[in-house]
Amino acid sequence: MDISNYVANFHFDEKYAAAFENADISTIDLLTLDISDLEKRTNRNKDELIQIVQQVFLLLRPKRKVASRISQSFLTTGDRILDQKLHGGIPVGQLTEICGESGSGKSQLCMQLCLMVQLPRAFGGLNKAAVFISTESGLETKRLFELAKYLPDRFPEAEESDVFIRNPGDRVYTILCPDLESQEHIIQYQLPILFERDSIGLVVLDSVAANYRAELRYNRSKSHYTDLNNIATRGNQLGKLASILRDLSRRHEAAVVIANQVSDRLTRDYGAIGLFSLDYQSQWFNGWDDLDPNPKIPSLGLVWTNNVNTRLALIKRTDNAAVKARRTLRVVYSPNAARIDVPVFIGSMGIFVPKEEKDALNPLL
Ligand SMILES: Nc1ncnc2c1ncn2[C@@H]1O[C@H](COP(=O)(O)OP(=O)(O)OP(=O)(O)O)[C@@H](O)[C@H]1O
Repeated sequence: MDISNYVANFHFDEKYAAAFENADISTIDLLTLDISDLEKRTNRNKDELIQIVQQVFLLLRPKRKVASRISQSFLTTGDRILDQKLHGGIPVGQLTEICGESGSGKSQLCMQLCLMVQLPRAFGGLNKAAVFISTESGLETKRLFELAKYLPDRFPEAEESDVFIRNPGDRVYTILCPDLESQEHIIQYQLPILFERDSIGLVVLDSVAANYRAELRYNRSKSHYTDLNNIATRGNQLGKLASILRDLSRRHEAAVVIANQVSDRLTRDYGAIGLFSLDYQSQWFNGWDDLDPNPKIPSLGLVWTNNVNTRLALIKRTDNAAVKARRTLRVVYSPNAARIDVPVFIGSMGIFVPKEEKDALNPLL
């Protein structure tokens, strides 16, 4: 019987082990078959069988956790104020989505995190490696080296040698998956092996929607999938993807960051469609509402939204066209942090809160 696949050092009484073996009964059969079926197939006593089933059930039941005993750890973003607004940084053991339009800085932030995870814990890192899974153009190694050069500027209180990474690419595994089939294979089979072989503290998927759009005939202008039959398939695939990533992140103390694209949000006549319509209500979990200058909708819809623990949006600022590098990093929803807009800047050193904004956000620092 296959009980050793689930729990170590558990042995059935010999006569039962033989009966289960002869009747070809697996652990799953034991827990799911009707007791009279088990009785018939094994020719064993019903009461004793019930006792065995209960024993196995108790053994395999997920262990309950008490909220106060769950400790949450975070990976630094590399910016003290940003970490503070995120209530610690990027949560470990959970899925964090960064959504935003093209050029908003999603990949820049992901690359920045690939460096942060390599830093010692004293500086908010995890002293672990990163995996960068790219669905489009791959990791820009030149930019990764440039970002690494500026690490001492980010941590002025540190000794330079403590935050200096000589070869930042050495601890970043890069994987390119140009289609959905390879993406699924990599995440389901290759990623768990990498986790077993090395100490991984961050998985980046940049970006999640690209392969689903290509496979499922996405109608960009109407922001929906043309083939309705595929929606259920897509929902299953997304649920499975999120579940594998969440499981790996919990078991191996890693953060998972997923970049997601957006499409334009068209304002609707809510008087006609009603305030309980998804279109109206989704303003709060999509990240943009109708008052924003260029409202957007993150790709992949409600199923995906429900699978992500934290959603961050990078929004291009339109108030000061002269400063093209300005962005707003919005905490859309998070189990750890309140909804908030943090003004950020993208420069050679990566994404950071500029000095003048830092003073306004927290005059004590
Ligand atoms: N070396 C650099 N110095 C300063 N800013 C840079 C540098 N490299 C990139 N940027 C900024 O980052 C922006 C591009 O960001 P990024 O590639 O992360 O966008 P993205 O959101 O991932 O877009 P897409 O969805 O198209 O991949 C540029 O518009 C620029 O403002």
